[in-house]
Amino acid sequence: VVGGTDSFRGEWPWQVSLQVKLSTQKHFCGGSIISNQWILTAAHCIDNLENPNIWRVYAGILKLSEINEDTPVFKVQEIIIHPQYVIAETGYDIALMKLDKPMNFTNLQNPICLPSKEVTNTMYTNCQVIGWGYTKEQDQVQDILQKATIPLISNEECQTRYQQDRITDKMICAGYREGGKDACKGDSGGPLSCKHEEIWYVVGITSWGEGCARPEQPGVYTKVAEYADWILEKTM
Ligand SMILES: COC(=O)Nc1ccc(-c2nc(CNC(=O)CCc3cc(Cl)ccc3N3C=NNN3)[nH]c2Cl)cc1
Repeated sequence: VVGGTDSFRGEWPWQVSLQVKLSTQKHFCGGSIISNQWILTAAHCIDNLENPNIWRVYAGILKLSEINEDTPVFKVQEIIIHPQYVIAETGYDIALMKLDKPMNFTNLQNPICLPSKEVTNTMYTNCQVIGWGYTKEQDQVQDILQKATIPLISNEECQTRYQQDRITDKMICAGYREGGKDACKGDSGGPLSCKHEEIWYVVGITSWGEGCARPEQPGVYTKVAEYADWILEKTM
């Protein structure tokens, strides 16, 4: 996250670090707890990494340095990628991971609500992008989970910023015209969390953008409300 600040422990209990264990293990993407056995993330996180056995899910952590051999970890039983996904820029950048066992909810790990299709985006006035990603385009993943408040922008404005791409109704954009705050490398798959009437909703999944926090280059997120039926169909 560019232009963000440190989160405090338990502030974002639905945020998870999705890690891949090959010869070494490292943070790959963010994700959101949406039930005791399902994680919501971006399909591009799984590109060429469809084998569930290489994934490790860490919940209830604030610092990546907390992770060691003794840290509780979840394995992944199943990965479901949206059938129409090709690349992030053309949409359907959404995937589900089923944990090998249901997690116990605690103050440090519990789910975020799925948005209803009814509540339109204009009602969200407090949206935060969250993640352990870079704080500038040439950087490294951060130890402490970062957060930044980012305003939603209309798809019409977003389309004017991305003439080479089609900003669809299943995408939602957020950013400042002057830039300065945005998601960045390592944040993808994580939630754009918006608070509405005291309840947090996963309104977006961090997906793509042209660079990080550049002026007039907003972040583009998967619009979760458009996939509510698909999520329920796959997870119920
Ligand atoms: C030691 O462990 C490690 O180093 N781990 C580690 C893990 C992952 C990555 C990594 N992840 C990605 C996937 N894309 C994103 O995360 C954000 C995309 C994005 C979304 C929005 Cl909304 C706005 C802007 C951008 N945007 C554009 N340009 N840059 N960002 N790329 C790379 Cl590289 C790098 C290192």
